Amino acid sequence: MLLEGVEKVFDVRKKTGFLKRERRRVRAVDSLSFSVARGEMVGYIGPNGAGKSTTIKMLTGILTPSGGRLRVAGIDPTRERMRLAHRIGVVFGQRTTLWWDLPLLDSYRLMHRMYRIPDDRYRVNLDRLVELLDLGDLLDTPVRQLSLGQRMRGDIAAALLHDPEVLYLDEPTIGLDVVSKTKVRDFLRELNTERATTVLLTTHDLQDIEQLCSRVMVIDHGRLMYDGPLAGLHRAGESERTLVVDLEREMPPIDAPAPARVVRVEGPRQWLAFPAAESAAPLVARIAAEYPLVDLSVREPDIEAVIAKMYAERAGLRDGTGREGREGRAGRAVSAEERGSAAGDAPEGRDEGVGRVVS
Ligand SMILES: Nc1ncnc2c1ncn2[C@@H]1O[C@H](COP(=O)(O)OP(=O)(O)OP(=O)(O)O)[C@@H](O)[C@H]1O
Repeated sequence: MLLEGVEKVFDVRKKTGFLKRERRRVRAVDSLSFSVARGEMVGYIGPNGAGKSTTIKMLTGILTPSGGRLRVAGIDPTRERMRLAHRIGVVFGQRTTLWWDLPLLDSYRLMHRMYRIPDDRYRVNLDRLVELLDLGDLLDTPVRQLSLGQRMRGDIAAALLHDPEVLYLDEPTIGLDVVSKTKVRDFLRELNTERATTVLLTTHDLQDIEQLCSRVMVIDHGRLMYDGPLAGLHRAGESERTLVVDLEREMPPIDAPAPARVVRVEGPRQWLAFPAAESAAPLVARIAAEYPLVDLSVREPDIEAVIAKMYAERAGLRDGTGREGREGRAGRAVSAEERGSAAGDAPEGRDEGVGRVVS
């Protein structure tokens, strides 16, 4: 998958008076360049309205870019949308591609025909997907009677029946309970290992990224803001996770080793913030050894908070408040000219938890 300086501009007409219309140009995607290698599983995240769906729609051929160059599996999505459809799979968490009133198996039969999947291939794929996604007991159930988690697993199987090389997943775990989320994540890991399917994953759940993706790209205002490992993003945004600790009884704030610190106390429950890029294990071990611990859980920072902190950090740099620069902590800052060029190279030092903050 390769994008070079891709742009998408929408012309929007807005009613501003009784007969007045104002024309406005929305730059949904702006000089976007990146590449994803075969078999990579990459998180694609950003706040609402950042340009994620527009990117995915261009990558599937639904939308035509206003500028730049785009290739998926060597195919230009705009020119050869139908050919591309046989090489990609798409899952939208909030919409289904299945036939609402038909049993699940009937949807698969229809896809068998629509994609002209050879019979033997269809049977092998269906058996394997039914096994991995635990769909055996659901095949005769009409889609409208499935729970959200079951429907999502059904949709994922539908997207993979024709053996696509590339899979786009848009919020695949949204609204799912913990057990369903685990099933979906386990399956995606298995798929990636077994078939080397390239996965571009859009999500608001940082745990999806943490558990599945060695690389994450952050987009905002249509521009690539960060490309690298999740740990590097946490460092760039100085983001923090929260350890929620239940003690046997009400106690004074836990004496935690800096930079971890207690941020809230309510009866026997205490909340400790600690750097998201660090493991919780030493902190947990220390609390377990020194305090009467009953229960604990770790809460991830949300994406908006991580990105907001990254901006605050940048603003600090620009207004000369003298805080330590991004470059020192999060890797290489990349110039605007560089962003406009193909980002085909892997970000330097990705494996060491160092990413690329794009300026
Ligand atoms: N068809 C359209 N016509 C006009 N503007 C659009 C259209 N589609 C998207 N936009 C605008 O382009 C920008 C990017 O939207 P996009 O849907 O790609 O964001 P997103 O990152 O997917 O957001 P979300 O997380 O809310 O789905 C937004 O300002 C949006 O209002």
